[in-house]
Amino acid sequence: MIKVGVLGGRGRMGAEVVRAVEGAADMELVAAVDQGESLDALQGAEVVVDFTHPGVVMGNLEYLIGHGIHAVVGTSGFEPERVERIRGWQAAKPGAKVLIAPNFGVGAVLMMAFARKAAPFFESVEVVELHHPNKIDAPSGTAYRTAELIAEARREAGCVAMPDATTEEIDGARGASVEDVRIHSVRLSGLVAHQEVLLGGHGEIFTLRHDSMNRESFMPGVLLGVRKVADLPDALTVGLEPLLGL
Ligand SMILES: NC(=O)C1=CN([C@@H]2O[C@H](COP(=O)(O)OP(=O)(O)OC[C@H]3O[C@@H](n4cnc5c(N)ncnc54)[C@H](OP(=O)(O)O)[C@@H]3O)[C@@H](O)[C@H]2O)C=CC1
Ligand SMILES: O=C(O)C1=N[C@H](C(=O)O)C[C@H](O)C1
Repeated sequence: MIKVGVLGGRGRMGAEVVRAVEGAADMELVAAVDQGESLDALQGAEVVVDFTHPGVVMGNLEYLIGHGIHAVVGTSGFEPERVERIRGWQAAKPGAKVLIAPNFGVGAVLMMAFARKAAPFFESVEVVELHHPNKIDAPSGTAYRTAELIAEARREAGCVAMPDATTEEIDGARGASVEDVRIHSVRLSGLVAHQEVLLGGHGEIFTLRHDSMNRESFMPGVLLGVRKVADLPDALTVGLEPLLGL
């Protein structure tokens, strides 16, 4: 039995994780901790799943690494500087493995992989992410990661800058830019989590689209992470890709 703790257990995702862990034959839920509650309740856990808030997740990780507890992290907000800080904590106190997945949906991971593969073949690539209006951050962690992967692929392939003659009449009209890849964030009642990657070339458009219809859709990926995190070869893994053999 894997002893599992959940951080953010009363949240939209955390509550779903609690249900999934309770339903897994090889896992035991030892603690679910929410805002204002002590992290010490997690000390009996071998693996802790974090779906909290970009503003608190780094403090949570520092605690878990300090106590040798493996972490499976779905919380968004992991720009490169944060990743480096986590590596520093792990170097100072080796033992705890950390898996950070911007998206635990298998289809979303495949969308990112296909976007990376396709990006060098098109002149223009832009990302449109669409979410429920209670989402507290923009752009989504998935869109940020997708843009990083697109930029990396285009850099490696020696692509030239994307064509764009536009002057913004209103700030933000062209969306946000991550390494020159544009991200547009839609917040709309009725949505859960969705993303399109638009790739444009000479007389053709290639569109990749992924839709999470509910939060249960993330659970196979989360449970896979819980089962595998302790045996991952690296102290820190970003993305579910290696766990899916991608
Ligand atoms: N990787 C993935 O596949 C997915 C990632 N996410 C990400 O997960 C995160 C959470 O999303 P969601 O569940 O919708 O958000 P919610 O706001 O519904 O849940 C967050 C929960 O964390 C709690 N919380 C806040 N601070 C702390 C703290 N210091 N310690 C413990 N718990 C705390 C909140 O409590 P309170 O309400 O009292 O503040 C709340 O219960 C976001 O960053 C989102 O982008 C979401 C879906 C999928
Ligand atoms: O807040 C959400 O809902 C989601 N957050 C993650 C993100 O920021 O990419 C994953 C998914 O898009 C749902």
